[in-house]
Amino acid sequence: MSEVRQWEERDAAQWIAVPDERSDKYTRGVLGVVTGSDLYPGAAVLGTEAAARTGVGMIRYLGASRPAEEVLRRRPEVVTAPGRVQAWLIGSGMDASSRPEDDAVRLRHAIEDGTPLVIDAGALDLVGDATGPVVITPHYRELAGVIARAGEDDGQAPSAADIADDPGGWALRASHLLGVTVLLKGHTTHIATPAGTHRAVTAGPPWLATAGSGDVLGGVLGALVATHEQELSGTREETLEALAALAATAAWVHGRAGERASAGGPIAALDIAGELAAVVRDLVTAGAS
Ligand SMILES: NC(=O)C1=CN([C@@H]2O[C@H](COP(=O)(O)OP(=O)(O)OC[C@H]3O[C@@H](n4cnc5c(N)ncnc54)[C@H](O)[C@@H]3O)[C@@H](O)[C@H]2O)[C@@H](O)CC1
Ligand SMILES: Nc1ncnc2c1ncn2[C@@H]1O[C@H](COP(=O)(O)OP(=O)(O)O)[C@@H](O)[C@H]1O
Repeated sequence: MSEVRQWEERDAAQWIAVPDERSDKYTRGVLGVVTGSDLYPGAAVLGTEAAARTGVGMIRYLGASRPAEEVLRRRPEVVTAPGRVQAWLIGSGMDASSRPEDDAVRLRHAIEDGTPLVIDAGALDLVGDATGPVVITPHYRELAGVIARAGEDDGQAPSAADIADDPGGWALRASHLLGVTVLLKGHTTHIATPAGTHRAVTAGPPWLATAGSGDVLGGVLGALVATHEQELSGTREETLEALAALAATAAWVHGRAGERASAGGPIAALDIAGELAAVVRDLVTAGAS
């Protein structure tokens, strides 16, 4: 049984990259994003908004044209021209069972370029094809699907209910099975690595259980991964460990932003994104003192 490390504010404060006088948008890090679809254009807006509010040098949105229009309407800072990126966020607001050929090509480009990947929702079926280091961000139903596709050792894939009964254990098993870092969402979010490390984050209120909340989390994590190129350039094990620290930090930041957005009442997902910059600012201030 591996030991669970509770991820707290002081831990998260170590994983925020603060720009200095020599920084430019490229040295800070560029996040490539392939999310959203005609069916779910809003997920692309939520993820890019969250990444921009978390802090990143540039966002390249390289998904389909309908969500691209919505993203640009909301965030004209986003660039839709292709180019180099330091990390990818893929899959939020996509449906693997009805994937258009254009999206298949876009996703293949992302998973084959060797840079770190955050894989969410409708790209989780591609986890085995990724060439770079990966962190996946499933909820319970999605993790059940991922494990079933990967083929559990004894052929007995868990149901979502099984995973809900032992989320930490299943995050660890899935991480070992797939060779990727796993962030399993829930009231407590569990982050596991193939080496058997286990972090847990309990930071946000149950009001976070609202449509689009996970799409915001994807954007936070994408921004954090894109801005830590150096920390993600070690051995495979070191890189998956750094991805786990970044994933735990994303869950903590998302939870705290949810707490602020809620103030005891209901939350709309875009409101979580609206609180992110203040949460990051407070973390940076706390880390500096
Ligand atoms: N604004 C947006 O664009 C949003 C996009 N989203 C995207 O939507 C896609 C699907 O995500 P899901 O997590 O919903 O997919 P899942 O495939 O995990 O969930 C669908 C399951 O929920 C069940 N279900 C549907 N409606 C239900 C109801 N009223 N009561 C009980 N069970 C019900 C279905 O039978 C199915 O088993 C993802 O790509 C995700 O990123 C979501 O994040 C929501 C917000
Ligand atoms: N009961 C809860 N308490 C606190 N946080 C929750 C709770 N339920 C869900 N969350 C958080 O809300 C988000 C929901 O993500 P997800 O299920 O992917 O939703 P969506 O697909 O609609 O964006 C996750 O970050 C998860 O950790």
